[in-house]
Amino acid sequence: MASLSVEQPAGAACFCWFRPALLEGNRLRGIPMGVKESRGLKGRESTCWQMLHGGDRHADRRVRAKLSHISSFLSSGKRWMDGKLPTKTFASTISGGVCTDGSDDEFHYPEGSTKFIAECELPTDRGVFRMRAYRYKGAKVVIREGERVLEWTEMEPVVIYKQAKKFVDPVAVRVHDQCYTSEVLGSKRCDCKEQLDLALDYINQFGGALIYMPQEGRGIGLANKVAAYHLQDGGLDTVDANRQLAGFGDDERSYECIPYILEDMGIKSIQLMTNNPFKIRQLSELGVTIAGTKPHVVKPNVYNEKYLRAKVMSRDGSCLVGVLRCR
Ligand SMILES: Nc1nc2c(ncn2[C@@H]2O[C@H](COP(=O)(O)OP(=O)(O)OP(=O)(O)O)[C@@H](O)[C@H]2O)c(=O)[nH]1
Repeated sequence: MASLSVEQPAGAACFCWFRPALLEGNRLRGIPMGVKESRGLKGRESTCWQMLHGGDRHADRRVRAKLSHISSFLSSGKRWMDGKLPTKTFASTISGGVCTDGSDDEFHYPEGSTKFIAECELPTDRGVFRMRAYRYKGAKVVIREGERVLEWTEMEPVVIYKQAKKFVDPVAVRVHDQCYTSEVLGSKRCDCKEQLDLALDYINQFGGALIYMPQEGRGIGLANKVAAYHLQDGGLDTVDANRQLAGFGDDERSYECIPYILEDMGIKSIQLMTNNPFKIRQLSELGVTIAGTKPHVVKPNVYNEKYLRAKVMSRDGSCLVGVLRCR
């Protein structure tokens, strides 16, 4: 397993997190329930404790993480970002409160939280939609100076939707990740903008919801995506370029806020617009009921064929095969 060190961004609490994908093959075990209060901890240490033990109501179902690096953080003498050492109370609270059998290497970790912020009308060229804004706070793996570290981040997903009166399950839903280069600049290197348009056209006509996730470049961020493009200019495909970039995974996106958003909107099951088996798997693992999928195929162009081919090759599902046949 890749080693993770802990870095605390200014003004945020330090804590640790693994994506479920990194946990495959590991034993998992929960913390004793009922150990809820932060036992006299203050400030960031209290926040860190609460992040480990608070969680939202989906936490039990979907979050189990191995956090042995908390113990190594504590025992390695690493410091918080301001140079201070963790207090003894923090160390003993964490190691005393989390383990079920005396070993100190397994934790049950509730992930970040999602909140509804506001809703408005959204008149567009296509028609009039409704838009709902959310704020998600959680942890994200980032690469800093060549090392994988965890940072506390905020993301503001929005939902653009249309419905007759009330949603009837299963609702057509597109979970769409931000792509600044195609959606704003008109880049032809990928198919993201066309997929966005396709989904909005469908929703405008038949009803449904598009959840727009501000996670650029499959979660690696705009600057890293440009660096990946630079490597692709030299001949690598998307996946290899991502891997070569300081060890990013093929896909660093996270959909942890989606179950909350769907529940908040009264959507119990969805018809997911995607060609992406990874997305289907991730959402199902998070507890989303996927009644079916709608292929989301757009026409390749001369610039994105290699990208689409890499997408097909890197995914294990057959629903993508059509992508390259549609020319
Ligand atoms: N790292 C990297 N990200 C890219 C590249 N091209 C597009 N992206 C990002 O990829 C994301 C779109 O993911 P894809 O895997 O292409 O498609 P998807 O939306 O997950 O899958 P579908 O649901 O089938 O459309 C967006 O966040 C884009 O910014 C690239 O060459 N490198």
